[in-house]
Amino acid sequence: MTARRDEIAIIGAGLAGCLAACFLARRGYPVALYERRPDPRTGTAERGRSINLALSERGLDALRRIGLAEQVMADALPMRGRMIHPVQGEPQFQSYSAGGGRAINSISRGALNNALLDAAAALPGVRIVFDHRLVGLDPSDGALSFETPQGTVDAKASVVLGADGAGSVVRGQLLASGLLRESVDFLDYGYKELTIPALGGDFALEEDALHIWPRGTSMMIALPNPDRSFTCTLFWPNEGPGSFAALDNPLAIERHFAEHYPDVIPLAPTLVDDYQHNPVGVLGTVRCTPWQVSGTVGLLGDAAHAIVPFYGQGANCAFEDVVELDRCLDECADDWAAALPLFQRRRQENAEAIAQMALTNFVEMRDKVASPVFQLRRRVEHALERALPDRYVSQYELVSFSTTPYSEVRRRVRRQHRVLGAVAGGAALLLVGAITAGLSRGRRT
Ligand SMILES: Cc1cc2nc3c(=O)[nH]c(=O)nc-3n(C[C@H](O)[C@H](O)[C@H](O)COP(=O)(O)OP(=O)(O)OC[C@H]3O[C@@H](n4cnc5c(N)ncnc54)[C@H](O)[C@@H]3O)c2cc1C
Ligand SMILES: NC(=O)C1=CN([C@@H]2O[C@H](COP(=O)(O)OP(=O)(O)OC[C@H]3O[C@@H](n4cnc5c(N)ncnc54)[C@H](OP(=O)(O)O)[C@@H]3O)[C@@H](O)[C@H]2O)C=CC1
Ligand SMILES: Nc1ccccc1C(=O)C[C@H](N)C(=O)O
Repeated sequence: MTARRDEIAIIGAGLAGCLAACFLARRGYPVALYERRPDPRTGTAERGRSINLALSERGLDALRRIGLAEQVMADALPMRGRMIHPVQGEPQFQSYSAGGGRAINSISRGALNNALLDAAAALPGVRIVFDHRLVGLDPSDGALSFETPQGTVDAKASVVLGADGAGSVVRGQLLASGLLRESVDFLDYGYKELTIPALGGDFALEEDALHIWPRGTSMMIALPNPDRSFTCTLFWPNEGPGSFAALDNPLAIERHFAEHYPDVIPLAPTLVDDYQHNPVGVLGTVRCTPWQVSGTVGLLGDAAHAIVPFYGQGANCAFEDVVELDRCLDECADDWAAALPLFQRRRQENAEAIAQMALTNFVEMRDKVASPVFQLRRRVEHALERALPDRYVSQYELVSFSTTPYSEVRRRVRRQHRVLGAVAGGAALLLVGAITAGLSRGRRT
């Protein structure tokens, strides 16, 4: 099949690209979805990506709109809170919601991507072209150039959407043409995945929690999989003491885990092998502007705003982008030259807000969760949520269990903290006043 000039070309059949294809096809557009990889549904193993994802309300809201939420949730494993593993002693559960009933959902990235590919392929007007790696883009006329196993292939499109992930070539082409500015802030941390297999056919750890081993400057987490295994992810410094670079032989690896993660050793028989063979992934925040050029080339998902994974929101945010783009097309009567700038205006501050919250959540997860002061604060927060259900809602609840825009979440949480600060300050003043009065009365009598 050859490209039609009036087609919308989406680069990248990942999570955002496939969902965007579904929404645009439902609007009646012919869509070409170009993917550098072979079709993952034919059995090619995923490599270099996280195995599972935490899907929460924003992602689910998007999937509901295309009738896919139920199917995706059928294999999801709800995680109701964090299970904190200290070096010594019993793990401790911290609920995500005040009532304890709300959960984020561990789902397989591959299964989600395949479900989205199936959904896109089933819609009239969508053609999915695998083994096509974008290598060239002329933003002035939508001319595209792909590297394929058969050699270079050229194509054209009326609108080009870059949904090609954190290392976006579409973004790179706009940058090279001087049409965009970007900053990429890499963390000094990387990530590596390990496996805790099923134990006697069952989950080796509590299945309905996101497990965290907070170790101050680094951490490990584990999310459950439908085959009753857990995928663990180490978030460690790249260099220095306790870093990936420092642990380079089986003895050092075993010693390090025995000292810092002793409860994991009996549960992870392939630990050393996983550690030695699985790659260290990079982590960072991508910021760029503009997100569109002339209403004909646009960016969405990680291509526009990759964030660090610590809130479990990157894919959720990418899905929310697609819902907003669809809304902008509605409001602009499908005038792309108006819709793409509107999309950027609406989403950019939200992407920035979640980028910052994600960085802060790393410190919370790797360090604060272990502190009694933090635990008390969470209990107070949950008590406030129960006592003032319409007035006080925690940041975690708003981010994970609502579709309140991320920037509004930050404003609201800051307001709440100011009021709480004032109330706490007032209470402290009253207390000091009462004590002082009591003391001076004491002196008089
Ligand atoms: C360790 C880790 C854990 C994470 N956990 C979570 C989580 O729990 N919850 C959550 O919401 N998010 C999570 N994320 C973030 C999430 O993975 C991303 O935000 C999400 O995948 C972004 O989707 P996307 O479609 O924009 O990009 P991607 O998923 O990266 O898809 C991009 C697609 O474009 C294709 N492509 C790339 N270049 C080209 C090219 N030149 N030509 C053609 N095709 C191309 C790629 O092959 C890919 O299919 C995590 C990320 C990491 C690193
Ligand atoms: N690159 C960037 O600018 C930034 C990246 N990041 C983060 O870093 C992570 C990695 O970035 P980047 O290197 O661009 O990521 P990629 O995921 O594109 O590539 C990582 C490695 O994995 C391989 N790979 C990726 N997907 C597959 C697949 N489905 N099947 C087989 N092999 C695969 C790639 O192979 P190949 O080389 O053949 O493509 C590459 O060797 C991202 O997940 C992102 O969160 C964060 C900020 C900025
Ligand atoms: N999916 C992830 C991947 C990597 C790091 C964290 C997550 C989380 O989901 C963290 C969760 N939201 C938490 O705050 O406990």
